[in-house]
Amino acid sequence: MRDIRAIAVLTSGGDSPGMNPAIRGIVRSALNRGIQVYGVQRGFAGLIQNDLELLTSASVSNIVQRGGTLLKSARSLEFRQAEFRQKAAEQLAERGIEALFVIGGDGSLSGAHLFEAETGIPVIGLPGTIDNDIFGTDDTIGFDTAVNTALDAIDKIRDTADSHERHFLVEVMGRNSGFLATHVGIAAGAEMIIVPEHPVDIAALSEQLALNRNSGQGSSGIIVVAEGNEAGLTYRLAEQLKQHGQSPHVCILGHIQRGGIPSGHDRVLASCLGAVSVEYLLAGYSDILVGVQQGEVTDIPLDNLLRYRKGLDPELLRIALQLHR
Ligand SMILES: Nc1ncnc2c1ncn2[C@@H]1O[C@H](COP(=O)(O)OP(=O)(O)OP(=O)(O)O)[C@@H](O)[C@H]1O
Ligand SMILES: O=P(O)(O)OC[C@H]1O[C@](O)(CO)[C@@H](O)[C@@H]1O
Ligand SMILES: [Mg+2]
Repeated sequence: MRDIRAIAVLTSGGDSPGMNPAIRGIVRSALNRGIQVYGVQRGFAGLIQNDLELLTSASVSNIVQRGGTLLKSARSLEFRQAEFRQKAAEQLAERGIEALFVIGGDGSLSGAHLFEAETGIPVIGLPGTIDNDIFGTDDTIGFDTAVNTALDAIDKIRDTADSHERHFLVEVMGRNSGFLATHVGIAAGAEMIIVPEHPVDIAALSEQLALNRNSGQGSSGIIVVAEGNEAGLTYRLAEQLKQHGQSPHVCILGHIQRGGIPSGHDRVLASCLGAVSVEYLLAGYSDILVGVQQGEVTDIPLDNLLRYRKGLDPELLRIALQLHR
């Protein structure tokens, strides 16, 4: 067993519902073992600015049900530079902090890996992102809530789409991966799902919409579009469809997908990963992501994130395609 007296925890990248129960899981699991816990404000930015404070059990009371993150989150350009990572490490050492817990997405966890590689300070990562795009874990904290938030909105859009016999392009988040779009699309019964992993054939899409209108299945429809890496992609798609005689409406769900009360699933996931991640550290592990594979909590080397990209499940896409009509 490793002897650890103090750790620090931060949240980084886009916030995700469930980051709070994850913080709580780490804090309570560590305090119960006599380990001090420092909370870092605003992710890596606060780490560089030395903006840390000791957390108590009471600091994490009444947060298990709250969206967002108690510790605030940020994207830090400075942390991409080795000199600032070194500065952050020296500040941690001055406080006697012996390990860093990072709750964030693929970018944050890549940064965490570099931090340990360069400074020798042990790092444990937890998957906190609505995107579910982290290689090595089937699930991420916040994904389930985001899927349900998007569904809540789409179910409402469908009412008006149906009343006015319209097609809607509904843009969901997910950066350049289509996990959120695929899950939302299947659960919303979308007529089509457009993901960055597969190029869109505008002519075929337009034909499909026309077919929908004439098939007697109803003249409305929902097409779920993953935002991709380009701003305004969905509006451009709508313009292209107009040139093919279609007139879809666009609805961008945006940041409502990142907010809100974490689902029961995300609270359990976050609490378990938070608690167990401390046990991994004490057992001698570091430079790992504590994630989930086939329903089991497991550890994955963080350097995998730099080498591999998580792919969409082709089986899920195949099923989604079958259910379009
Ligand atoms: N290659 C890297 N080297 C060092 N730091 C990095 C690297 N990639 C990302 N980071 C740090 O992590 C922060 C968050 O990364 P990013 O913006 O990719 O979000 P994320 O953690 O993937 O979360 P999400 O995609 O859910 O919003 C960056 O602002 C930067 O400080
Ligand atoms: O709020 P920001 O910083 O614009 O980030 C938006 C991005 O963050 C994510 O929501 C993930 O947190 C992506 O899906 C999205 O592209
Ligand atoms: Mg990311």
